Amino acid sequence: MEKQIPFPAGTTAPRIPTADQIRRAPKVLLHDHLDGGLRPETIVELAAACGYQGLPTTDPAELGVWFREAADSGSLVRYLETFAHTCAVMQTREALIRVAADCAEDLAADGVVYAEVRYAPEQHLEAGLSLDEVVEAVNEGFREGEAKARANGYRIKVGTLLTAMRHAARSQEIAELANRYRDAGVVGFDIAGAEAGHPPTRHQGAFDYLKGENNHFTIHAGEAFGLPSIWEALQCCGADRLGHGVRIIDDIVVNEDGTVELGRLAAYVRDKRVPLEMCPTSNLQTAAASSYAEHPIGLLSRLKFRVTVNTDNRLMSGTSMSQEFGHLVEAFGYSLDDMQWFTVNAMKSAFVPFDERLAMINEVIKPGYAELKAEWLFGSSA
Ligand SMILES: O=c1[nH]cnc2c1ncn2[C@H]1C[C@H](O)[C@@H](CO)O1
Ligand SMILES: [Zn+2]
Repeated sequence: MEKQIPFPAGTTAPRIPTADQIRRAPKVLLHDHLDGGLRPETIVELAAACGYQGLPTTDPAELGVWFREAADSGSLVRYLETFAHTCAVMQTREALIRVAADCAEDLAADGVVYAEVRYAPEQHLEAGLSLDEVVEAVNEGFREGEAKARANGYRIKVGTLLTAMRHAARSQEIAELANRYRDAGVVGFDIAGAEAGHPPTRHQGAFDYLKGENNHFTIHAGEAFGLPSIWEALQCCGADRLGHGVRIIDDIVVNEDGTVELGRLAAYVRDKRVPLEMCPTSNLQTAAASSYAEHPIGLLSRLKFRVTVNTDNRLMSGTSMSQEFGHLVEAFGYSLDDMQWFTVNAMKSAFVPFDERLAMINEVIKPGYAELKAEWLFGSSA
């Protein structure tokens, strides 16, 4: 019988990456919260060290499950309540160093080669640290974690984003802090917290200040609240990127015949190549999306928006970069080429200087994917 050749000679079917390939593929993470990514066992140890009695359980496995379930409420406000426990154990220099070092090691072991990890320094002052001391401890932890990862055969570079909480009133101070440390581990600024009722324009002074300093910032927008929040973040505040931005889908109409119409704001976001920091699992937990298969990331990617894949909070979502990609591969049949596209999108959108982004794309990301894509040639000897 004649051999079936499903694709034209010289081409191959797009291969579905295995879980192991997904983990080994170089990945870039732009949206990950330091206080949302602790290892459960680290929380238990730090709570014992600082005398924090408020944990729902001191069994690490149970604690991991508790965070995931508590964050599964379908409400961003309830989701955010779980951070009281992680912030409670991140109040000393030693604790911050430990959490940041663990973070770099965990991301590196998961194949992340470049990450921008964010946290709100104002949430780590309860035991008397100053804002500067918080930043210095976190930076020290990341350098330690990068070195440990290197010793274990992984390569990762981590920059931080300093977050101001949108319901609070310290954004100017935090923006100045980000500017002070911009050549010392901090690559930008962010605002986070409950979105509804706290428009980003409340922090206009901080954004204007950062613009004046030619600094970079992203804004959580279009997650729990829709298009007006995205519009304000871009057109009033001047955000360089959007944290989540999933609700941009509200400005896109898919007709019955499959044609697509973009509203003015969606067209602007696509035309200007505004990076969207999408976090699929987090969006399912806060009801910003209803399933992986229906997550707007599928349509937005097809329409070639500047989409990136992120974790948001690895602890609360029980996830990792590899798991986020695993879900998308399963839902949309993405190949290694698709993964490379998301990864290059992310690296292009990072806040480190252009020459570093280019080197990371050309010297690390593209060769990494080329290597993985060639593995099938060598069969089990690869
Ligand atoms: O997805 C989010 N939306 C808004 N705020 C968030 C999200 N994930 C974490 N945060 C908040 C809670 C953290 O304590 C804070 C700083 O990392 O940022
Ligand atoms: Zn976030």
